[in-house]
Amino acid sequence: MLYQSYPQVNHQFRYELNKDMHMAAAHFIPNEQAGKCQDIHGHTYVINVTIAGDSLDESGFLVNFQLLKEIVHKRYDHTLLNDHDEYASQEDPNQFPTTEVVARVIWERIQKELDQRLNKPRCLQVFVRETPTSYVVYRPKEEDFSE
Ligand SMILES: Nc1nc2c(c(=O)[nH]1)N=C([C@H](O)[C@H](O)COP(=O)(O)OP(=O)(O)OP(=O)(O)O)CN2
Ligand SMILES: [Zn+2]
Repeated sequence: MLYQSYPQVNHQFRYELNKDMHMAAAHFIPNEQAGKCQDIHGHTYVINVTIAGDSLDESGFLVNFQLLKEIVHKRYDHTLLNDHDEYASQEDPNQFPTTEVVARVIWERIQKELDQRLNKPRCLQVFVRETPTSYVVYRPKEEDFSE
């Protein structure tokens, strides 16, 4: 059970939901500046996503909590992140599975799914904790949204 506090996002939407998730995954960073993190090692990632919007869908949901878990946990839990196409590059640092990139990719995948919905929810923040002492917060800019 996860009861952590997270940074708050300022917004004017009527509804905001947050979904906590955790997942076990391995990764390595294919760059010599990453030091010991060039070797495969694992983390229990703690993730929180913040979704907001002004209207609900036909279920009375802003978005189903279970859908968010499917997009993140189902895809990555107990996997080697570098095996996924989105993290497979050995050259492009924007595709290395760093905490920063993991947070951005989670935002991209969630927002792509939210864009299909009539009530148009927005993912405003993705928080990814990689270790007890290290975390990243990703917040999209207005131009990152398609609508
Ligand atoms: N900006 C980033 N720096 C580092 C990342 C990252 O994703 N973004 N990742 C790593 C490693 O993957 C490592 O697993 C985590 O690093 P670190 O916080 O140094 O882990 P420690 O448990 O050793 O932290 P201590 O606070 O020193 O115990 C490295 N850097
Ligand atoms: Zn790591």
